[in-house]
Amino acid sequence: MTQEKWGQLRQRLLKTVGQNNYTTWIEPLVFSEVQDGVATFNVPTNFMGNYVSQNFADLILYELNTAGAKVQRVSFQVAANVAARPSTRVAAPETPQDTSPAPLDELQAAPLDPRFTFDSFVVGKPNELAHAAARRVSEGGPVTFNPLVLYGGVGLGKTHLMHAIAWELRARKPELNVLYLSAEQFMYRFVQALRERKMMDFKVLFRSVDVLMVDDVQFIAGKDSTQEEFFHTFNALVDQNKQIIISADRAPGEIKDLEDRVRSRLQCGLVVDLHPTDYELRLGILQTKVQQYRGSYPGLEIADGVLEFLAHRISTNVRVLEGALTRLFAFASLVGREIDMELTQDCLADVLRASERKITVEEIQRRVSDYYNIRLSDMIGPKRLRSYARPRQVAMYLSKQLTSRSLPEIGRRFGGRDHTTVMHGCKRIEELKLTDGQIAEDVEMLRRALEA
Ligand SMILES: Nc1ncnc2c1ncn2[C@@H]1O[C@H](COP(=O)(O)OP(=O)(O)OP(=O)(O)O)[C@@H](O)[C@H]1O
Repeated sequence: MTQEKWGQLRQRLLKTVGQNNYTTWIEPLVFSEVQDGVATFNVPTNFMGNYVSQNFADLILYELNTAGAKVQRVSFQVAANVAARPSTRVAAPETPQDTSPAPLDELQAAPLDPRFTFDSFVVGKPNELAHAAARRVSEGGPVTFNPLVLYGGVGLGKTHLMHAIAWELRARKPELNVLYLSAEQFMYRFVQALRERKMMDFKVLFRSVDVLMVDDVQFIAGKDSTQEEFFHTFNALVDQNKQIIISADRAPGEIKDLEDRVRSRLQCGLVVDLHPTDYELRLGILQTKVQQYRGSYPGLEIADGVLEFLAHRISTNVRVLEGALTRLFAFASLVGREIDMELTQDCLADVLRASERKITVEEIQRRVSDYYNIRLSDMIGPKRLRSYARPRQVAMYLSKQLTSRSLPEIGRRFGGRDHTTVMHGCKRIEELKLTDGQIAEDVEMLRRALEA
């Protein structure tokens, strides 16, 4: 291993880690020597030695071995203390030949649900944009938007669309390495790689996929090292123009404890929203599912009006809607009766009751104070600071919109305030919704969360 070789190798590292990481962490490394299978680098500070050791040592080790150097460990020493200080070391995998990338199968992509295809996905106004974007990336053509971020509330079809993309890509472009996994599985693999000292394999494998799909990315919020690794994986793939598809339960900007750099990366691509279902979409989904059930329950009849009734009454999410229908079919086939209104009301009494759930002022207050990160007592209390007054007005406005409480009743629940104060608060928010995009978005988000 020579200085010149190290110079060439650094160029390869630049490609893998990206310009920022390179300038901060790789460029300052000064190659010293390789002795007894240990490559030593001088670093300006201990902190830097530790950081590089934790985050890039495996990669450096891999590059060194790929370039032909027989190195089993990498060591970082603070230049002034080279002789005195013990170095930060990273062990190589047991056998140097382990450093070659394992077959992609080892990534154990999460299994795809055979029911989740484009054919079984019902398109309506609330999901048409998400569906169109998913269709586009599933063609496997040139990458035009990266990443594609699909977000929306629980049970609205994010996972279904992700699987549909993966199925379609498999059929159209079998040569592509398509990896689908949940953010939780990503974290699990990352931790496992750290534990087993296989970070190099992890990095190499994840960087070798052509299409990376990560479901429920909100899961990594607050998990710092996983986010960091995700960020690097993400950058490396985007740099190579590989497609990334992400799903989340809310817009990237609204995921708390997500690092800014991860958030801004997610926002760089196409971010599309799966809106809560409307009546027509729910009815369409029910009709499609009934077609599918006909095979398993031949001869079972459904009376007119039952599907319309369900689509009208169960507006929570598609999963609940599907569950209700499954139960209805199973029940009807057991008792050998037609699915009519009476049987539906009997069989689904609990589901129907639950979806009748009324939103309360207290619930609104709780949600709004959580959302704005203030204490419930401050929302209800007398403080007039803007940081309390505005959330209070939002909560009053939502209480007026979403409950049947009168203005005096709402006032009483907000620390005994007068009904004119509530009226003023509601008016203020109505005005602000027209002029202040942030407030309009906050109100919409909260309304959706409360109605979910
Ligand atoms: N438009 C649709 N057409 C047909 N089925 C749908 C549609 N939307 C959702 N579903 C069905 O609803 C169920 C829940 O969908 P899915 O698991 O994709 O939701 P999700 O948005 O990923 O939810 P979560 O946030 O819980 O992960 C699945 O069985 C899916 O097939």
